[in-house]
Amino acid sequence: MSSIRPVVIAGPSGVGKGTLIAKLMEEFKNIFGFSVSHTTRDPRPGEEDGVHYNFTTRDSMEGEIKEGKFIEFADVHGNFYGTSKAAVDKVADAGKICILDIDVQGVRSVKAAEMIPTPMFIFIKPPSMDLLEQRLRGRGTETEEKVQKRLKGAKAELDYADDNGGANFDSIIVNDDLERAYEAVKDALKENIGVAEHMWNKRVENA
Ligand SMILES: Nc1ncnc2c1ncn2[C@@H]1O[C@H](COP(=O)(O)OP(=O)(O)OP(=O)(O)O)[C@@H](O)[C@H]1O
Ligand SMILES: Nc1nc2c(ncn2[C@@H]2O[C@H](COP(=O)(O)O)[C@@H](O)[C@H]2O)c(=O)[nH]1
Repeated sequence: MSSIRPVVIAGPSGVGKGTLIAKLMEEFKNIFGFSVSHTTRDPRPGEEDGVHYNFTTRDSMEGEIKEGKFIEFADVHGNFYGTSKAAVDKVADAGKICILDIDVQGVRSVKAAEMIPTPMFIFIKPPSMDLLEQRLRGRGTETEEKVQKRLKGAKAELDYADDNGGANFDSIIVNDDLERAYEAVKDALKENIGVAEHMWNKRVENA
């Protein structure tokens, strides 16, 4: 099992978390592994079961929650989302750094779960609410009702990031220019990446 700190990436819907994570996974294929969450929302075009999410039903997820299979779960914009223990173990067993893309309710639960090693918490902020709305609409995945729900949720997410002068997060990064924000994410993770690269090289040498 990997002893390198998992990475929790949070931020309002549409801010660009998935885009930044995809870049990390592409550049550091052997280093990072994505924790595939469960969700009760419908798949979007192009989303694959078991890759982007484990698509499930509320009944099934509630049953698995009762069985203690989840590290955290939350009702986010009217659907259930959750991180199973199995999803995190799968990445750790592959010797990779686990990346979780979760909302701030999930962040609170992960903090309360006192995971060992303690995750690194990164919050991605939009340059402005107007630009967040533009990105959310520009993605073209949500109905008007869902856009409104997600924008309303964004305020609570941003408030949590600002609480205690930002102390809930190891790093708060504004996703203005994508390449600049990506460099800032990599900089925040440079210690984790360095340790994981060293471990990966040792494994290759010993193979
Ligand atoms: N820096 C940026 N500048 C302009 N557009 C961006 C930037 N980063 C991401 N986007 C675009 O914004 C949209 C939302 O990005 P993305 O899907 O990665 O957000 P998200 O935070 O993962 O959302 P959700 O939480 O709903 O999954 C996408 O169309 C993406 O291409
Ligand atoms: N608490 C959790 N939140 C999660 C999880 N997986 C994703 N999310 C968050 O949900 C929203 C919406 O995602 P979308 O794919 O429907 O756009 C976003 O903020 C994600 O971070 C999870 O396992 N737990």
